[in-house]
Amino acid sequence: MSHHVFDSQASLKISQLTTGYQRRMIFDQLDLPPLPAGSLVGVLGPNAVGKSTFLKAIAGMRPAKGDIHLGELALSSLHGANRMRHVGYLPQTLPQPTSLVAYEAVASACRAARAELSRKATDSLVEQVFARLSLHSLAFRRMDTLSGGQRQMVGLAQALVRQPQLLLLDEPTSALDLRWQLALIEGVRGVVQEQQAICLIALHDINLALRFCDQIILFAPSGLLATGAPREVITAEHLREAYGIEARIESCSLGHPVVLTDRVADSAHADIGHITRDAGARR
Ligand SMILES: Nc1ncnc2c1ncn2[C@@H]1O[C@H](COP(=O)(O)OP(=O)(O)OP(=O)(O)O)[C@@H](O)[C@H]1O
Repeated sequence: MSHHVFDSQASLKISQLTTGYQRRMIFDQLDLPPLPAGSLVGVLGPNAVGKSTFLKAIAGMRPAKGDIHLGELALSSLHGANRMRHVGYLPQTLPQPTSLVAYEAVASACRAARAELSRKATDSLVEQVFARLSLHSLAFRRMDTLSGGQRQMVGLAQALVRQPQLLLLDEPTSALDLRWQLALIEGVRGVVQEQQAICLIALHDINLALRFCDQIILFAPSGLLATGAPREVITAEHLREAYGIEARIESCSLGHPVVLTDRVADSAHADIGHITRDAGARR
C-alpha cells in the first residue's frame, strides 16, 4: 500500500499553460480537456514541436504560467521538492552510469523521495518495481556496466518506485528493443491503473500509442491539433498535418488499427527547426 491518499477523482487539469524559451514561445495559453485518473496519455507530435518542453513545464522544471491541478491539488503553485513529491519525471537523457548497482540506484531514488519509509518498506517497493518491469537479472549489476536500454529501464524503475500520482515520461522507449518497449508500456499501464495515477508519455512510435494509450495529445507545428481517444486522434488527416506524411490506418488480423506510413507529403515540414506558430513577429 502506498502512503499517498489517492483521490479517485484526481484528474489532471491543465489550463492557460504558457511556456517557452527566452526568444521563443512554445505554448501560448494552452488548454487541455481534463485527463482522468488511471489513464495513460500519449504525447505525440513531430520533432521540435514541444513535447519535452510541455512535460518539463508540468514537472515544474521550466518556468511556466497557467494552472495545473491534480485533483484538488494546485500543482502549479508548488515548487521544487514539494512539487516533485507528486510528480515522477523521467528525462529524455539516460541515468548516469555510476558505480552503484541497479538495485541501490532504485532504492536511493525511493529513499530520496520517501525518507519516512522503513528499510523493509523501501526494499519491498523496490522488489515490486523490479518484478513489475522484469528487471531482476539487472539488480546487482553496476550502472556503469549496463547498456543504454538497460539503463533506461532502471531510470523508469527509479521514477516508478516513488509511486507518484503523476508520471511524466519523455521518450522512455527510445533506447529499447521491441520486447522491452512492450515490457515498459505494459508495466507503466499496469501501475497507472492499479494506483489510479496519470501518466503522460512522449512517444514517437504511433502504433505503440495507438495500441496502449487511453488518450492522445497530438501537437502539430501550428500548435495543439487534437486530443481524445487514440482512434479519433490518429487519423490520416491528422498525421499529414502534424508530421507532413501520407499514412494509412488499416486493420490488422486481430482487428486493431495500425498505421502504415507511405511517404513524405509536405515540404513545409522539411525544416526541423520550423514552428509555424512563432513565425512572424518573433522571428
Ligand atoms: N534550452 C532551450 N533553449 C531554446 N530553445 C529550446 C531549448 N530547448 C528546446 N528548445 C526549442 O524548443 C522547441 C521545442 O523543443 P522540445 O525539445 O520541447 O521538442 P520535442 O517535441 O520534445 O522534440 P523531439 O521530438 O525532437 O525530442 C524546439 O524548437 C527547440 O529547438
